[in-house]
Amino acid sequence: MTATAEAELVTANTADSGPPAIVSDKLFKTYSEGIFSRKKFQALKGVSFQVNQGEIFGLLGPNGAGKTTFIKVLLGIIRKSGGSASMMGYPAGSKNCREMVGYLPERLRIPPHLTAYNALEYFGNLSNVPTSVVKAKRDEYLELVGLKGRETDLVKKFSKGMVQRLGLAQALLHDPKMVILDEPTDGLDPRARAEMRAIIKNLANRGVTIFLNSHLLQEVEMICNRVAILDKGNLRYCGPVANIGEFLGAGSVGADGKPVATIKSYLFNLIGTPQTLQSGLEGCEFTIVSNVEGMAAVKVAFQDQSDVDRIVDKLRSSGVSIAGMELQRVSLEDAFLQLID
Ligand SMILES: Nc1ncnc2c1ncn2[C@@H]1O[C@H](COP(=O)(O)OP(=O)(O)OP(=O)(O)O)[C@@H](O)[C@H]1O
Repeated sequence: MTATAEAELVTANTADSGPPAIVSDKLFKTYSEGIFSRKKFQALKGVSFQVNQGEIFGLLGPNGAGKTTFIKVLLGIIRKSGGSASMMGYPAGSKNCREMVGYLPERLRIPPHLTAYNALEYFGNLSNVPTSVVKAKRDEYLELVGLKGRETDLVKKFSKGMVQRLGLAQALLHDPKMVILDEPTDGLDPRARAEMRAIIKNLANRGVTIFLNSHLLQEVEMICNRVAILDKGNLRYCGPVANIGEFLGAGSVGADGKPVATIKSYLFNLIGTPQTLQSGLEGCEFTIVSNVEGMAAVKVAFQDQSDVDRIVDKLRSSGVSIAGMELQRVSLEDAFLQLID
């Protein structure tokens, strides 16, 4: 874990909102495979971070990073190999803990011949929620997920987005304090994704902690307060989305000891001929965004202020006019690509 990620664990606020929603402390998971389980694979390598109640928290990582493994350990579907994990103050996987948490798995299959009402009863029964409770809660949650008026329609008539929202309603039947959503917007069109985002925000406004596992970085950037980035079982970052640029700029060292490069950039609006521009930008790491009739928009990477001064001097001495320059915020996607191997 990086120094910043560690600091995050210590400083996370837990004082006024009860126990943290999730605490993962040096969590390890080793899978055993092959004859006599001799082949070992470490999917989680001492992952430590904390999620506070009331947050919309995103878990990110490339394929094989260990995200699903992490969620399975939390839910008690598989056993950890070391360290500890808890949710809402209870050991991960315990009965108390499961009662506090709702789960929407990736691509939940809902029998198509059921109505929305029947589907909620079906899933309620599977997770020991009494039918009387399902009946008392179903209208409230169908309304929350935008399915009011579709209660007795067959699931086979639902769009993918509606099925996903019904899946979310089933995760809420027992009034959980936190929901774990595994790729909730995967495969949905932009409109359905926006609807799902609005529902998630609404749920968070009602005080439900949201733990979101998603590949869609822009989605995560739009709704999450904080994120954790996993890569090959290591935590590479934990903190606010907005601070990730600062983190990268601080000359941070990744979990493997490798320095994490700075990726700050300025967007320059430059006036010049192809020759002056070429000479002015020589030696810089840059991307031409547009170049129309002598006016070029160019994104130029820099490490520190002395770099910026040097770039400006070089442009000016090459005869290029600087019509404007704007500091670019590091997108979560840029940061993500820098942080993973
Ligand atoms: N039952 C298992 N036995 C052995 N190895 C496993 C098992 N389950 C997962 N793994 C391995 O553990 C690593 C982490 O897998 P995991 O499914 O947790 O990653 P992920 O971040 O959820 O990936 P994705 O985004 O592709 O779903 C992968 O290399 C995977 O092959």
